[in-house]
Amino acid sequence: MQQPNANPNHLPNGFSYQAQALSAQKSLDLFYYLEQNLHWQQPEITVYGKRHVIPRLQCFIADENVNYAYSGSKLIVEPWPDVLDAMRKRLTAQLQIPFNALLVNLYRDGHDCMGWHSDDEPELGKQPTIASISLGAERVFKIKHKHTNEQQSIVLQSGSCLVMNGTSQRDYLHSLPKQQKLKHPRINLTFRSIM
Ligand SMILES: O=C(O)CCC(=O)C(=O)O
Ligand SMILES: [Fe+2]
Repeated sequence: MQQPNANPNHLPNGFSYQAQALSAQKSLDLFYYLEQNLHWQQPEITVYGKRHVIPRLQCFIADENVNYAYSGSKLIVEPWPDVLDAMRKRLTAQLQIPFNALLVNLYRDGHDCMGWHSDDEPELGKQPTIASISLGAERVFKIKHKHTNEQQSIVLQSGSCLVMNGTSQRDYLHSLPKQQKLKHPRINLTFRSIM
């Protein structure tokens, strides 16, 4: 069983966590709305020369002028649903970041996951700010320093907002490990600003 070991108020540089950015009811309503209404895709990736579908579903939403190369894994680009456009505007006002794209992940249960990575594509700029909203099942989120390999984990609650900015992508990897016993789904929204 995975346990959190980090105090969410004392995360590494560039990570900040707000537990209740959205109310429990709003988070649940939004979860069901998005689960039903987004056009979910399961793109393929190549790992060691073999094609695999990714272990989760995705939807990529962006402004029309965004450079679509970013959705590299051949995701179809969708327009903003009103409810997500409203959320984008609130986050843009709060964080002073012109968010123009949103990657949505649906983890159907604890078998779905995301491996270690940094969101450090050149299109995101040098010190990107990413706002990550969680809806539905709680999941463990791991952070690992690229040089010391020191790891921390926190539990991302439904309705929470994790902001990654500054040197977080340069210095750390993050991942969402499998939690084999978990039966419930989770949706994660990562708002991004693509140059
Ligand atoms: O699901 C999460 O909390 C992480 C998502 C993530 O790291 C990403 O979309 O780049
Ligand atoms: Fe990420």
